[in-house]
Amino acid sequence: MEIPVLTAGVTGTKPKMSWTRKILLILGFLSTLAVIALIAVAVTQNKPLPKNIKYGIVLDAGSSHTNLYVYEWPAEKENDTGVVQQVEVCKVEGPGISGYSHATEKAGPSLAQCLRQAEYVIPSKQHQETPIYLGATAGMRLLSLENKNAADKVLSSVEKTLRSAPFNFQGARIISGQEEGAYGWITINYLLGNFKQSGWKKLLHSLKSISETSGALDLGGASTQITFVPNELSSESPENLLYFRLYGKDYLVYTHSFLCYGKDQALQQKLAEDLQTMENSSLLDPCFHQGYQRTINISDLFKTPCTSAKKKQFPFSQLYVQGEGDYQKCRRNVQKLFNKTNCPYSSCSFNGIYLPPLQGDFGAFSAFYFVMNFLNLTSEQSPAALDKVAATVESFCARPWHEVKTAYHQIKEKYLSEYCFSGAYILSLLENGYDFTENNWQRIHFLGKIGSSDAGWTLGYMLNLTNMIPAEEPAVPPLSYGSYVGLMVLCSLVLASVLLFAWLLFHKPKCLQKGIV
Ligand SMILES: O=c1[nH]cnc2c1ncn2[C@@H]1O[C@H](COP(=O)(O)OP(=O)(O)O)[C@@H](O)[C@H]1O
Ligand SMILES: [Ca+2]
Repeated sequence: MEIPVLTAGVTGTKPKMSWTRKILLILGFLSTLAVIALIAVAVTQNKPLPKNIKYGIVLDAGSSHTNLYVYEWPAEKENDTGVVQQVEVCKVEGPGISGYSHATEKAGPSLAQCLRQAEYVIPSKQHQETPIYLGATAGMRLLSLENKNAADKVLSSVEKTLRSAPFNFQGARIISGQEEGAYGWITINYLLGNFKQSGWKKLLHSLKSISETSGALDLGGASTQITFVPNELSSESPENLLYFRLYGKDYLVYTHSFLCYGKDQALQQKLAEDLQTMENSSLLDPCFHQGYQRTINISDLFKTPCTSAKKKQFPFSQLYVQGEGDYQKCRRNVQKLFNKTNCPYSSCSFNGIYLPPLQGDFGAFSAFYFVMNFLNLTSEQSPAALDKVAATVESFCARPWHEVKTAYHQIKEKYLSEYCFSGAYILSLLENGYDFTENNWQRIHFLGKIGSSDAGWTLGYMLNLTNMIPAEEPAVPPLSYGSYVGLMVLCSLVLASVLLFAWLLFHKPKCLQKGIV
């Protein structure tokens, strides 16, 4: 509250304000204005600008089906880690593109509906600048081994369709098993934020000179990949080693892709093996539920390069499979797919392929996740121990088919009928193939999505092809813009108060003198 200063000796007239007080008031008023202006500038400058979003599209042409993914990221933060996220996934109707080997011209048009979906999701003015990639995996690798001409025609058909879409076509090709493993590993570590560490984590890790990444386990229909950073560097099998420099750190990564060991081709292999010792056309199969029946054309079974070596003359043309629902028998049956007899290296997985000792945590995705999720074995809070997992698969396999079919009537019969085999196959691959034990089993984390993005190779593929992962850590200013402005305002306030205080102290304006003395 203001108290008017009365000039001594003058009475009856209007009280006059001294010059010093006037100046003080003006100064006070101006500083208040300055502070308000500073705060206003800080607030408006700090308001988030309208986001400039970029988009990218990747089609994962898998052996069983094609998925189209749309990713988005803020244009200004292109080189940060964890900023790209999946905004759309579209499942292409029908088989994977390798399934069009007898009608190659239909492979491209099969993608049309998902391309329209992408046109709808991405603002039209950005269509032209949006890169679109297609990567084909093991189904096309097999087709190109079996019939190179058909594989080329399928790819041409797909390319024609993608070029006619309004996006920026960047290529349609078969990716190698190594690339598939590596990009899956990049995807999950990018999404888990393992490449760039900040604050305490960084300090801790630089002290221990480690940088933890998660291994990647991908199970498809036609191939499976294992990728991780081993503990010790070894040049025993150079074709399994990859070198990356990401965000200023070096990574030596082990990867291997087993063609024909995806779960669909593994089943074909198993049936082809079973056929070798059969006298008649009916097979009692422990990997299918009791009461389940399936008829398989023998010629279809031996079409794939995964079984062609076992082809011979059979006195029947069809195979009648009858389910037996016996997990233990099924495990013994499946185990035969992993040949552990020859290892030319210090350690192997199977079929004489080098595998260094397992190291760290693993993210297991794609069919590893679909199958384990169906069996309710993916809980992150209480990951099931290996014996519990085996017991769950065992009791699922023991359920009669009519009961399973009624309990899960909403699930596609093709998937449902094979969860028993797939569960046994996954356990066999991990335990017998890669030598996971009850001790390190719980280091496997079954992942479907990380945040909003599916775990899989497509995101890593796009990050790499658009150069979104820099080799060196981008130089980051020590303070964010907001903190910088805030600090400037605070410093100005402190400075202004100090100046004012100093001025008051040395000039001792008359109005204050009485109070001070
Ligand atoms: O919901 C599901 N339940 C069970 N299996 C699934 C489900 N969705 C996809 N799959 C299986 O996942 C696998 C995906 O393999 P993909 O088509 O990617 O082959 P690839 O990676 O070997 O080329 C296939 O075996 C497919 O049947
Ligand atoms: Ca796949």
